[in-house]
Amino acid sequence: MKIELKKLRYVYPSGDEALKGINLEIEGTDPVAVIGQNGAGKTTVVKHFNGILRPSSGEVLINDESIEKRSTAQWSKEVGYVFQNPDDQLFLESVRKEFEFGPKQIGMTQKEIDKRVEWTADLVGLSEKLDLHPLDLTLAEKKFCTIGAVIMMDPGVLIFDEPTCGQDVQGNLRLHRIIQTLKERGKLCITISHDMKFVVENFKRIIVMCRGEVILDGRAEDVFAQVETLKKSFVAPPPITKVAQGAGFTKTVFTTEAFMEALEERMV
Ligand SMILES: Nc1ncnc2c1ncn2[C@@H]1O[C@H](COP(=O)(O)OP(=O)(O)OP(=O)(O)O)[C@@H](O)[C@H]1O
Repeated sequence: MKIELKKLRYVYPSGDEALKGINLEIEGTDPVAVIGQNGAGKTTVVKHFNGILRPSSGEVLINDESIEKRSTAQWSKEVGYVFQNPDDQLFLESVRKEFEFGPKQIGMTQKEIDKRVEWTADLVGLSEKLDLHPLDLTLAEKKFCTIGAVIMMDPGVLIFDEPTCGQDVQGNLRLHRIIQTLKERGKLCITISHDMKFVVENFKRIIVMCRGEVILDGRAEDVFAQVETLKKSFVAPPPITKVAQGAGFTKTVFTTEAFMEALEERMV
């Protein structure tokens, strides 16, 4: 699937100009991260990918079709958005009902729904909690419930808004597995995150936003090498990258192994 933004501008009813003319193209299945300081416009931009927000000016195209041509409910079959705050998304009495709601709306058969519930619950780690009320889940489990509800719809694009918030190491590992599994199944995952370690471990392409604009867009190695530009957006690279940069390494490293290799190269 292809998402294209052309001179996208968005002004909230309050008068805040959150997006200032963004041009962007995202295609393929390589997971993409969107990063940047609080208020940079990350959530506002991704909410345009399935029409939750509509441009004040400019264009959003999904597979070359204008976003304006369909309702958000219709686009949700193609592009699923997982809300930053699970309480904005969850409204039913059980995890199972949350999983079944969207597919029922789009006419999926009960047989297909049952098969997908089993697979999805296993992927997001909620197989034993399907009959619990979402209010009885921990914050991390609620996040996985919202992710599962969107996976159930089987969209081509999945957008995760801050999925790492409230997760421990195990939660981040599960998110890693979810993103990899979805990629293997031909899906495109676009993820907003403030956790730079998670970002470099999971995403090849990184889009950096600052005050309503995209200021960097490229491979993780290239983006994190732009130290001065990153400072403008208050994005700090992962600690190991910072140490290597502080030591004057020319190569951008993200892992202990890469750090040791760069160190050895320097000592030769
Ligand atoms: N509902 C709203 N009404 C008015 N202004 C808003 C609204 N939502 C966001 N904004 C403003 O739009 C700008 C971009 O906000 P947005 O939530 O998209 O940023 P963000 O990068 O996702 O931030 P965060 O990392 O804190 O979630 C900010 O200045 C914010 O205050």
